[in-house]
Amino acid sequence: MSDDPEHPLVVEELTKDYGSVVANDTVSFTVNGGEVFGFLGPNGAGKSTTIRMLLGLLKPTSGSATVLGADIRDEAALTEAKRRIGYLPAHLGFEEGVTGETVLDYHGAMKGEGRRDEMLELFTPPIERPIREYSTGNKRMLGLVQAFMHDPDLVIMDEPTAGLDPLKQEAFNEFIRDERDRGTTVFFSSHVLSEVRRVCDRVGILRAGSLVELENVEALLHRSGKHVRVHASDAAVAEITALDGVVGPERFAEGVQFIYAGDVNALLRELATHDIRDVELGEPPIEDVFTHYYGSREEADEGDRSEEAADRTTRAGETDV
Ligand SMILES: Nc1ncnc2c1ncn2[C@@H]1O[C@H](COP(=O)(O)OP(=O)(O)OP(=O)(O)O)[C@@H](O)[C@H]1O
Repeated sequence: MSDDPEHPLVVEELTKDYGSVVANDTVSFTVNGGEVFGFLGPNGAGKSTTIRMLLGLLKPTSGSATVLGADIRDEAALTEAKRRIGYLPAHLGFEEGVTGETVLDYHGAMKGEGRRDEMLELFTPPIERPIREYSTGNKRMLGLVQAFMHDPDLVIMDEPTAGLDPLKQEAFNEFIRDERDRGTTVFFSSHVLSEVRRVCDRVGILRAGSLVELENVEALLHRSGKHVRVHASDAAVAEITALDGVVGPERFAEGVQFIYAGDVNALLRELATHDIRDVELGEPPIEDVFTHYYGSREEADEGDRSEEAADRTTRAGETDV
């Protein structure tokens, strides 16, 4: 397939099993040109597996994908396409003994470094120091500079803000919005919906290896109900929480809070029949939106345990693209 600027990333029924674990199960989606796409899922959902297949670091069991028109199973085409791709892996395997500057020189010589100074002003790793002295955040910033400095058309990042402090996270968000304005296509994974919400045009949600949702973030939040906090008597609380659409009520000293997934008019009518001391209506906490798609917290914890196992396996060569 030739390069189609309208669809820089096309994933078709991508499947990967590691023996007993099906890490990706017929995952399909398309990222449009100039779009910022968030790939969400809890630990162990299979996000890194998809990303590593897209970069040719893992072979799919079945299915395929194209990045900038290159079939990921075609090594030569993929190598050529990677010159115009930026990649930030989750596990930054920089060589410990060299300085950040050397890392950037090496990647610059291979792929270009037209935006190196601009990137170093925004993200500020101590490039004169050896990598072994870097904090996690410093490594992440060096990785961001490296991923963008050759001015790629498509950028693929695995948990790009992990380890960044809140100020740098905000700088990242602003930077990604500017990149979209410049026409760069950005695809990144995260398990933090609030972060993705601020910058992404669309999200795909992965759960246990399958894509369970693909839509725009506002629609996702809209469908996830409202967070309601009511100050009222015990008797009123009992009646209010019996309403259809009340999910996960939690008592506090003066009332109750819950997620309301029903018709807002029905809630307002019910509230009007009681002596309410105070009421707050707002967006649901991100975690609740997620729980809706991921199921119980126990299941999410299960994912964590699988991830620990995955971490013990070798991921050599990931930064070397
Ligand atoms: N090399 C491997 N061998 C066996 N199982 C693996 C391997 N790599 C990953 N897995 C398993 O595949 C599943 C998906 O893992 P993956 O790392 O892709 O998830 P993830 O969504 O990126 O998680 P996280 O957000 O924690 O990085 C997990 O159950 C994991 O344990």
